[in-house]
Amino acid sequence: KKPNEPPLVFHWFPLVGNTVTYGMDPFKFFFENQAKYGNVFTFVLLGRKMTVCLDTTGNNFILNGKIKDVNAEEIYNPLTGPVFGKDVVYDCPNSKLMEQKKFVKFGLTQEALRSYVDLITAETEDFIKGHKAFKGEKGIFDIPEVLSQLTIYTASRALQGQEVRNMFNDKFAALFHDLDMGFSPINFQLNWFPLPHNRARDNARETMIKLYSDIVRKRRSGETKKESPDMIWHLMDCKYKDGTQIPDHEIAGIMIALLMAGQHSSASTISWVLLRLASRPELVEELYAEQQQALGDHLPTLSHDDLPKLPLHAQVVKETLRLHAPIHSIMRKVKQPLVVDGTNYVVPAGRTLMSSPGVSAQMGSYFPNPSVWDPHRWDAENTKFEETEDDEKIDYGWGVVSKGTNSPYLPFGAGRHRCIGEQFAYVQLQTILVAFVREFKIRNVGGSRDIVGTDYASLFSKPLTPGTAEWERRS
Ligand code: HEM
Ligand SMILES: N#Cc1ccc(COc2ccc(/C=C/c3ccc(C(F)(F)[C@](O)(Cn4cnnn4)c4ccc(F)cc4F)nc3)cc2)cc1
Repeated sequence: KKPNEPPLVFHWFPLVGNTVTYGMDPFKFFFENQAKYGNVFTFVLLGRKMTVCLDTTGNNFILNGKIKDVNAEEIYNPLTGPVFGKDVVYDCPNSKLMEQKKFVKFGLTQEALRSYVDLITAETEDFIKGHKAFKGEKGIFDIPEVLSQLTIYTASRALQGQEVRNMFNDKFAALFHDLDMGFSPINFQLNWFPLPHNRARDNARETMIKLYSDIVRKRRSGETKKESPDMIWHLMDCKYKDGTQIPDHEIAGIMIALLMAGQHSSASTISWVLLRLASRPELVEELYAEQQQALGDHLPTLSHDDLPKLPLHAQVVKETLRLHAPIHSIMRKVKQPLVVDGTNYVVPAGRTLMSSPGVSAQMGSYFPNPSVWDPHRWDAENTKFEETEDDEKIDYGWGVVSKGTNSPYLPFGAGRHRCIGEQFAYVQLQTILVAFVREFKIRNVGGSRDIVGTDYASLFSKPLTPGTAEWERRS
């Protein structure tokens, strides 16, 4: 007798299965099936059975799963390996990834983050001064297009360093684009297929690995002097547990991984922040007032120490991530038969588990009026879901993290594979937001309170383009 399997979502065709319904709108698909089957059900994605486990129990079951039961690299490496390169992230044993995460996390020191606020502010102000979309006193701009350019300039100047930032003024942008073509969901399955976009990806990766290795060589030889603390300098000083230095190609691969992670997640999030603010122009003025109250009417140049004085700016980012998490589906491969927490369902080895923390973040039982974008819902008096000291904590070798066991709000994941870019992301997003709020009033054309739809077709969910809004320079 077949062990007790979770219910299978109805579908007409065996291979296509539920791919299109899921792919068009994963959250609509998850909520509809949660209503029909409960928090645990199986659907077919491109011929592969995916067992979804929703709500806090499901999040905890998958994200805090034991390494003997669930595996990330087997699912992700076909996609990320050809993009990031050999021996890094998912192209190595998990124990090596844990060390690589430690290196990166320990490179994001308070001193580094402090210098990043200055560098990101300078880049943003230069960008606004020079960009064709911001000529004159008022105008219209395409938020996703403009902000994805700004994101890559600010992230490369800060985290990647001056040489990488300068390369973005010419050939590097084309290389990034070719590499990015390989960063698409179709490559979960057909990553090896010699499609034109995969050949361009491979060329771009090899060229970028060489460029990063050149930067490292010139720095090791002393030809390039240390100006500001970027991640490449830090990785050059790191050693694995076995005492070996990080090889140049692995430094390159880690930096490419950070570039891809940071770009897609931050560009999507800052675009959603401005698109949501354009639909609520009164909030833009509230943010401006917060800056004046906290920093003084003359608005001195922002410093890292100012960020904690701007809670509403942080809540705008936090609430945006609740409704617009760039990663809508997290996947793991089941390594041995597993009973699903809270049920008597058994999933067999080889099955793919899918977690979507964004679902619990949009459930009315945790967040009243869940589909309303309201940063004030996080005001100090009614914050129930902070990761508090009573949360279970654990250290996988790259720092203590809360297991987020009962939290319905996990935009950065949880457990062994939890994000290590959260602090950098918040510094980058808040610093860009501060600069935009100072410079412009922002609102939707014609004052509409609408918001564009979501593009779920690529690896990271992001706003559909064009997403235009009006800007008006503050006098
Ligand atoms: C708004 C910004 C971001 C969001 C929402 C986000 C979200 C996530 C999520 C959900 C995971 C867990 C993935 C999984 O469990 O399979 C994750 C992991 C990770 N993220 Fe981020 N991320 C963001 C920014 C960044 C940035 C800026 C970096 C690098 C500087 C970064 C680097 C990483 C790394 C290295 C992991 C670990 C993957 C693993 O251990 O398997 N992320 N992120
Ligand atoms: N018809 C149709 C049809 C069908 C289906 C679909 C869509 O279906 C799906 C299904 C699953 C997914 C999964 C997203 C996913 C997972 C892992 C990663 C990652 F690994 F890459 C990342 O976590 C990314 N990251 C982390 N922090 N910031 N970024 C990362 C980790 C470490 C690292 F160093 C660098 C990294 F950048 N990225 C993304 C996306 C889409 C569309 C159309």
